[in-house]
Amino acid sequence: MEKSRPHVILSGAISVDGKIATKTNDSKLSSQKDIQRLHKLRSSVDAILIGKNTASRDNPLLTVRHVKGKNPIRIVLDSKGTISKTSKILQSSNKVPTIIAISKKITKKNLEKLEKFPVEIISTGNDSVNLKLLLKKLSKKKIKTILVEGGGTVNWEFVKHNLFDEMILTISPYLLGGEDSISYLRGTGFSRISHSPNLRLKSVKRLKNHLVLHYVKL
Ligand SMILES: NC(=O)C1=CN([C@@H]2O[C@H](COP(=O)(O)OP(=O)(O)OC[C@H]3O[C@@H](n4cnc5c(N)ncnc54)[C@H](OP(=O)(O)O)[C@@H]3O)[C@@H](O)[C@H]2O)C=CC1
Ligand SMILES: Nc1nc(O)c(N)c(N[C@@H]2O[C@H](COP(=O)(O)O)[C@@H](O)[C@H]2O)n1
Repeated sequence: MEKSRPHVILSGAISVDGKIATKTNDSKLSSQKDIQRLHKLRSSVDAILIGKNTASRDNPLLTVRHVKGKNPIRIVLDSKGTISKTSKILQSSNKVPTIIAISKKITKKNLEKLEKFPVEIISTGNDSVNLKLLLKKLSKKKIKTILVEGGGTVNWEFVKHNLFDEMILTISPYLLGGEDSISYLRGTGFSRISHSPNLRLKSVKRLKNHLVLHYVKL
């Protein structure tokens, strides 16, 4: 029987105080060794998923470059289709398979912009992208594993809706502080510790001063 959703792995790098970026959007926390580990992980999954703020602030490529391996499909959650036409993701969409997940909120102009690129457009939800429905549709497309690479809003939605199976988190040796820096999980947060998913620590890998924690959700 087909699984109703793909296997979801949350991935990211945090400072020791749990931040994924400074208020001025400095987010490069991983070391070179850790980036190599990430690229190996990328090459083992079917798709990578990010939110539209990460797409605009980081302007990432989301490819496998630091090790040999295949590029996964790239998925951007972008309800209103605001991703820039000059973004690396759209500009490289003729080389790397790309899905833009939109909702009914998209404007005609933005839809027409997206349709000029060789991307697949999947629409779910009235306001934000409906994650459960999107995952179901991705499952039907034989996408079996997804690496969620942030940012904080997207990470929270996957945790809140219990839509993940594993988490691989690098703790990098920095202290960023500040109310306006970006936390690994944004959103409203849980009101009680008992509402948190239970995690089993599967492994800890030390990369000099960086720690890679691998958790499995119980
Ligand atoms: N250190 C690290 O490992 C990483 C750091 N980062 C950093 O994170 C920051 C960005 O995080 P953040 O601002 O929280 O934004 P996100 O990248 O999480 O994007 C959030 C946006 O995605 C869109 N979206 C559409 N549907 C959904 C849905 N169902 N659930 C959640 N989001 C949805 C929404 O915009 P709309 O309504 O318009 O569709 C939403 O505002 C950047 O500074 C980046 O550098 C990012 C990744 C990794
Ligand atoms: N694991 C991890 N460590 C960091 O320090 C990071 N900043 C990120 N960011 C994620 O990787 C994307 C950049 O990918 P490319 O190098 O452009 O391929 C970025 O957008 C985040 O999703 N991850």
